[in-house]
Amino acid sequence: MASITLKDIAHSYTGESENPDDFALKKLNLTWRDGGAYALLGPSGCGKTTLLNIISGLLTPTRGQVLFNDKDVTGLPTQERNIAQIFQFPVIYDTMTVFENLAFPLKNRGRKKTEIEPRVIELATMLGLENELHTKAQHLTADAKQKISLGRGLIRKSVNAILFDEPLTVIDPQLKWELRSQLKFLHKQFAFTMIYVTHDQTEALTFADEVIVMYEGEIVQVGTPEALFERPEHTFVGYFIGSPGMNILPCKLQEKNNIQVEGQTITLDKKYARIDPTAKIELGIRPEYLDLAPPGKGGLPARILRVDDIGRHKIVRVALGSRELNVVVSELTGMTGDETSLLVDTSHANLYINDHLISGEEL
Ligand SMILES: Nc1ncnc2c1ncn2[C@@H]1O[C@H](COP(=O)(O)OP(=O)(O)OP(=O)(O)O)[C@@H](O)[C@H]1O
Repeated sequence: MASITLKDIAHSYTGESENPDDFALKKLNLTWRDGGAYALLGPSGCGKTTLLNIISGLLTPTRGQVLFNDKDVTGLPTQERNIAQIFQFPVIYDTMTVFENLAFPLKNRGRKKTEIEPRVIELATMLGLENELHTKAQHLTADAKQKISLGRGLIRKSVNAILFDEPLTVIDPQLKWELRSQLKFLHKQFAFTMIYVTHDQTEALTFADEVIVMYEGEIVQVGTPEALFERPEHTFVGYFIGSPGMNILPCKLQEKNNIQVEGQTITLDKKYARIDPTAKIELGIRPEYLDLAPPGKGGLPARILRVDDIGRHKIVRVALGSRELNVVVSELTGMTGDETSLLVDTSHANLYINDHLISGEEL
């Protein structure tokens, strides 16, 4: 296992350029701890696969260095980086049995039968493939084939890191949950350095100790699932994490801890230094930290546009002046008519300047 450091990494598919827009990856600096479980999360086209390919050696970055345990591997080909990769679709030998497929990476490196056999059985058992060991892969379902792929990636204990590129895409939704838990368990057992690429926030948040959120070729936040939820450092993170995402409302900072949203004043729990008046200022508040009360019971006058009952709670779409936002309310919250009062839990309000979180001073 190894720690992985990205030092001033940038990549343009058209080669060196003066134009920042040519870069699929902007300047990245990051260290992935030895034995850590990370998820790389972001929308399609944000640069996740490009970054993974730079780590694995399939791509040489236009700028910067990749270090494995302080050793510069930027110029090394994939075969010399000693990493395992698992892709979206199964990469296995159809004519081989499950046992032969799992054993292949070890056999290929000249490992003894006495070492191979117990390891294959151990891993097959963890993945629930123990009863299929002597079945040819071609007779198995797509799910089972992808399990073999995962097993092949996990079989060698000595790899520097295991890279997963959307590995559960072909897996049946029911099984996804089970496999994610198995991967987490395997990580705890073997302490591999794991990097898991996905655009699915549930997958990222359940798998990883730390999530790296990417947006337009940049890392916008590295944090625990809790930090991404409570303190999104960029409006994109607020919007992307959570279902529905964070409400982002343009506002004006009036004085210290008072802001004005759609002509109404909200008093925040923190005070903020003077802000450049030309800057874009926004309030970020999660739907879970808003509530509704009957009109006239304090709060901000708002209008109910729609109510979606999704079982354990309701998602209410309300209009605050010309802005629309989501509010998550309990199943028991009664609503009569269109008029309502919007209650803001200001202890969970975040303020953003030009999309970046600013920290206020406790009052
Ligand atoms: N081989 C290539 N040549 C030119 N441009 C590329 C190439 N591969 C990717 N790109 C561009 O680089 C940017 C980042 O792509 P990348 O595939 O890394 O994103 P991603 O986050 O992995 O997206 P997805 O989830 O859709 O795979 C995109 O604008 C993409 O069009």
